[in-house]
Amino acid sequence: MSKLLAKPVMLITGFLGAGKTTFLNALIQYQHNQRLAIIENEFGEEPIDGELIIGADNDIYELSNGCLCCSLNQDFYVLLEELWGRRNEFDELVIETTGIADPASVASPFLTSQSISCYYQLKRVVCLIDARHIEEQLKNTVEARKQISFSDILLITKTDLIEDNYLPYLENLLDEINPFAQMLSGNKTQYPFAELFAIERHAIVKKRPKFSLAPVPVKHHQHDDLVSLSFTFTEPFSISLLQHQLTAFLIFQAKDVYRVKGIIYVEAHSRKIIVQSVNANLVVEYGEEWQDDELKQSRIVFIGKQLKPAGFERMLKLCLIA
Ligand SMILES: Nc1nc2c(ncn2[C@@H]2O[C@H](COP(=O)(O)OP(=O)(O)OP(=O)(O)O)[C@@H](O)[C@H]2O)c(=O)[nH]1
Repeated sequence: MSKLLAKPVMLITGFLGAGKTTFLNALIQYQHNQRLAIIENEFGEEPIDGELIIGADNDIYELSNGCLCCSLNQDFYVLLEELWGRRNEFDELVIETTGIADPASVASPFLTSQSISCYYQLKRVVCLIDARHIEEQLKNTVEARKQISFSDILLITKTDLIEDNYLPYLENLLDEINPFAQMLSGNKTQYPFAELFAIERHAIVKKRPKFSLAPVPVKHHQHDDLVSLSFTFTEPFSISLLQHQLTAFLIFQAKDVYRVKGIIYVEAHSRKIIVQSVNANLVVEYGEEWQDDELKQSRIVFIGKQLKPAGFERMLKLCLIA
């Protein structure tokens, strides 16, 4: 089949909390005349990110039964097949990987499987980089380095949180890890979309040394030391207690907790409350309105190293309104 008919694919990667979902929401606004099919992959069992995407016109498919890079499972292929059947309903496929995924493994089927690459063409792999936390993430994890090494575009984001003179230093640091990638920067109020869409993978791959053109093997690794704990509660939370507990908890245990995110049911509130943390910073925001026919419940996920569920459950229960 002609490549011209293949659906373009954009892969979005970046470490936990880098700003992938925020970027995706802005992308949906920017490409309002393009119909996107979105595959959301989440590490935790509780799908949360899909609900944080604003744009009911787009089709959002959640794969939350494991990180795609270690379990490129049947579901993914079935979904790709299903989407091909509905190819007239969308213009581009966007895949948001989990914050710990190795994008090389997720990209592998598009690059190495003759049948898949006939139907889908990987146009670009974009790695979101949290300007404020990336140095620490590079020191403490292997995932962040793998994501930067494989990507075609390194988009440094959250530039509103750093000093201007830190950006050139960061660009140098990233250039040493992946000298072939194109570097862009921005933040949630302004992403460089025009420049981003002008960059295509094949132009970058041409510049790379020959050996990197070899097929990328699928690596069956596990994120052994990383754990995702999910909790669901139907009782309402006291938001002030929860905020207090999470803040204290993050101050003392932030080293091992990479990410907290939750959609919280707070008594007497018509809207969902979204709590998020990246490193030790806790952010509490209003989400969408609860619908009349929707089950009001809270879902909260903690991702980190060697986390023990009992302590988390105890802490959360202290914040419920009985
Ligand atoms: N100040 C600032 N905050 C940002 C920016 N981009 C994202 N954030 C915040 O960073 C937090 C994490 O953003 P998300 O978009 O959820 O990050 P993510 O990469 O999708 O997170 P995971 O899916 O858990 O890996 C949220 O509180 C965002 O509001 C930015 O450019 N500037």
